[in-house]
Amino acid sequence: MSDFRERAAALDAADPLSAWRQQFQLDADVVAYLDGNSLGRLPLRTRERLATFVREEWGARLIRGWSEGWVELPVVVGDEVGALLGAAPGQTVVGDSTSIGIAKALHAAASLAPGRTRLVVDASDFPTDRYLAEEVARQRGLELVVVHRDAEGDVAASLADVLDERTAVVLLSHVDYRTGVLLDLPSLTAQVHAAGALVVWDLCHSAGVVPTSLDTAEVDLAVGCTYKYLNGGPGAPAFLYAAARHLPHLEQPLPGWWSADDLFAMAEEYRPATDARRLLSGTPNVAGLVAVREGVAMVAEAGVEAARAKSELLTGFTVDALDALGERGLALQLVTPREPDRRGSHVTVRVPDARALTARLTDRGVVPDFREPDLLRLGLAPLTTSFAELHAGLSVLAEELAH
Ligand SMILES: Cc1ncc(COP(=O)(O)O)c(C=O)c1O
Ligand SMILES: Nc1c(O)cccc1C(=O)C[C@H](N)C(=O)O
Repeated sequence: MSDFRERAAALDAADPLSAWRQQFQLDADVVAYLDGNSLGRLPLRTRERLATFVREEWGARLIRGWSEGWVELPVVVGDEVGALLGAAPGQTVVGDSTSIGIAKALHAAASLAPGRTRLVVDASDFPTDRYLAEEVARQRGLELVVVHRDAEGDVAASLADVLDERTAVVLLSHVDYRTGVLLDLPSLTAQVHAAGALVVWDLCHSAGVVPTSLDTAEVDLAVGCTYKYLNGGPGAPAFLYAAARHLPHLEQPLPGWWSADDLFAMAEEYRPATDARRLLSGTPNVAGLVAVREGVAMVAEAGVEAARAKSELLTGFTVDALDALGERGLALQLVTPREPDRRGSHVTVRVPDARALTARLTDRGVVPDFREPDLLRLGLAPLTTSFAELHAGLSVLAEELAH
């Protein structure tokens, strides 16, 4: 790995985003944090902002905080997240978890496709997506149709086999949580629309790290986490996007006072808001929104295009280093595509005894994650991962693989 050390140094020296790393809490016991695709590092400014929020807003302003900006936060932060996703203001909220957002989006999409009888889900999708798709289909009396990835990890061919006038909605993940395969969002959206159906995109593994144009691609609905590349913190509230053309008509399954047209009218009868607030349900977690706002602002300042450019270099460095280890006879098999434009920001390898290997790496301060049954996943976060850090982590991995 020594020639990779020099390459890492050169890449760090040329990295326009290198200064961002110092804006995060870095602790000496973590040699290499390769899990920013699951939980992003803590931004220093979030640590400060939360302390101020607790003392000066929650503590000092108490209930008055609601009329001093808290009420608007789900849509204000929603618009800020939306700007990173190519969504014009007024279509995105931040509030519930991604899982709740998936349920709402699937119900909403089905409500916009009356008379259609099928809900399509990807067999390899993240468990919460699959479980919720199955449950929403059951609740609405829809037939669940399962599509499968081809050898390249694409889903277009399987979709082509099932899409027809019976299809109401298709749920897809932009970046696969295991393989890292990045789907062609505009082209798959167009494919679904050609059948007259709606598409719900899960952007958990792409938000903040893969440029996305939700409006231009005419995406119907989208959801995603803010605790990964947006560094919003553990359990940070998720975003939910619905295209402006759908908002005034869609029905969602958890109508509450926060989705009513006048929150404080406390009206006898529910009348849904016609704007993005229609997607909300109940009181949002304000501290969570305050934290998300800081992480989102940092990605906005750094720029998603710049993040993507560095992400491609980080994943490329990782692929090359893993190839070099393979050539040395170490047992590993690359699962993530070699072509930069076909992958997100994590690289996954199949290794023997992946669970025990992950534990040994973690003991040595290298934090990747393990996914059943034999996958080691290396998450690369452009604002926080340096090439030197990545090199250090891969060097420990090489030692442990040779063990
Ligand atoms: C693709 C995908 N969807 C959803 C989730 C999680 O949803 P939630 O935040 O509701 O646990 C994750 C990760 O946890 C994910 O990778
Ligand atoms: N959301 C998580 C959690 O609450 C605990 C542990 C991990 C997570 C994750 O984010 C998992 C992640 N979405 C994945 O792709 O595996």
